Amino acid sequence: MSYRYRHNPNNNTVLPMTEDKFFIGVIVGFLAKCGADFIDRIWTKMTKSDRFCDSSSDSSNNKGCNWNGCERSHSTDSETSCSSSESLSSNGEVHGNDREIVAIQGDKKTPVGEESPLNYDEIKAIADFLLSKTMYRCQIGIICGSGLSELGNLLENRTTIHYEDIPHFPVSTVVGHKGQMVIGLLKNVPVVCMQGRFHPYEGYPTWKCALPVRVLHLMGVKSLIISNAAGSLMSDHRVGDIMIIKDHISMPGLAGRSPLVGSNDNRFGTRFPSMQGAYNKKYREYALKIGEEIGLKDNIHEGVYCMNGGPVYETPAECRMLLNTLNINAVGMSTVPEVVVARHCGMLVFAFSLISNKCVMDTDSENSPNHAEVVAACASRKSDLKVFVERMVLQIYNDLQSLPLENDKSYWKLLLGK
Ligand SMILES: O=P(O)(O)O[C@@H]1C[C@H](O)[C@@H](CO)O1
Ligand code: HPA
Repeated sequence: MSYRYRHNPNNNTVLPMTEDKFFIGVIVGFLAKCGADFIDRIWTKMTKSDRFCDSSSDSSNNKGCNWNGCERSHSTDSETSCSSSESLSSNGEVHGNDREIVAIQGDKKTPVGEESPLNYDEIKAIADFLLSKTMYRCQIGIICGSGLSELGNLLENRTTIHYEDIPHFPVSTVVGHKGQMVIGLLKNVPVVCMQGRFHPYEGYPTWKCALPVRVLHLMGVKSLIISNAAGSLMSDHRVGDIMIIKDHISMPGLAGRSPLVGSNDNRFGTRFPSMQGAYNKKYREYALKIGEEIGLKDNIHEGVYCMNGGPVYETPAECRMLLNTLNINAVGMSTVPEVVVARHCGMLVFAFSLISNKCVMDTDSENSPNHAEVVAACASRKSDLKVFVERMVLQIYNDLQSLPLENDKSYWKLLLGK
């Protein structure tokens, strides 16, 4: 008689088994596994609509909330479903964040593309989680690009939340981007400050680059200040200048990579938002005036920003095209997805570029842009930027206090200037 061996997990021993018993065991095991998979499938289907995080559950400490929510459509011959590589820690919080979309055919799961955007309830739950960490209710949000990240350290009575501790949040991977959210007082005004942003070239879809903006919106932020570092195409602009963004050209957006691609939730905004007046005119006027008042008259001007998907800096030929054909004034690798999402949900936007380098127009030039130069240029301007942003915050805050209640029609008139 031949024997197989079976592991006994109770006492960690190995027991001999006759061959026929072994095969019966294998068949029973196989059938049990099929049955479990079947029940699991049925259960998943039945509970699909419940898999969104219920923000009314105890989202303040993020317990009792299923972060594994996802919304998927079903195609005819294969099923698209949501799987999660998130891990649940012992206190019920989820760390890690990538959710893939997989096609299921039989037992085979094949990744078919990018994860889908988080839905309203999931983002609301993130906002509630963050609100539970602070007593401040901020109407002003600041996204610190390269050069502005020190600003967060100046907030008084601040709470710092690292991105990796925020469910579903991406993490910053770029030098000069700290990767934390700071909430506190800037000149006695409650502000929430993103010390570090996300860029498409880090591998994030544009909706994810702009995810923080929707979170800020659901935290109650009404006005957003956004900064970035950018290369200037203008011969009369200098490194260290501030360019107030008055309009943009989005290379990723024109190529179909808008952060709003996907199903639209009207609670955020309309399906086809206009970007007319995206960069608030009043805020731009304030900025020019404040620039003058703090002695930056010759270093501050308005211009059009172009978003390059990066991470490759533009070639001299591309720089010439951006300037001569598209009339761009400065080029960078961020900001636009944030602006688009902010405007979609009705936030007021003020954005500016710190000119960190001059774009190289000559194909045979010895010069070439590099990130070290960008970081150094930003660092050299940080004290001016601090004063500039503090003044903008005070001005914007005053304006917000004079706005009537949100449900008043004149609020929207004031907001849109119409
Ligand atoms: O996050 P921002 O736009 O300030 O960063 C700029 C653009 C690239 O990320 C990087 C290039 O040096 O700096
Ligand atoms: N090009 C694109 N992005 C940038 C640049 C640039 O010259 N400088 C800083 N970010």
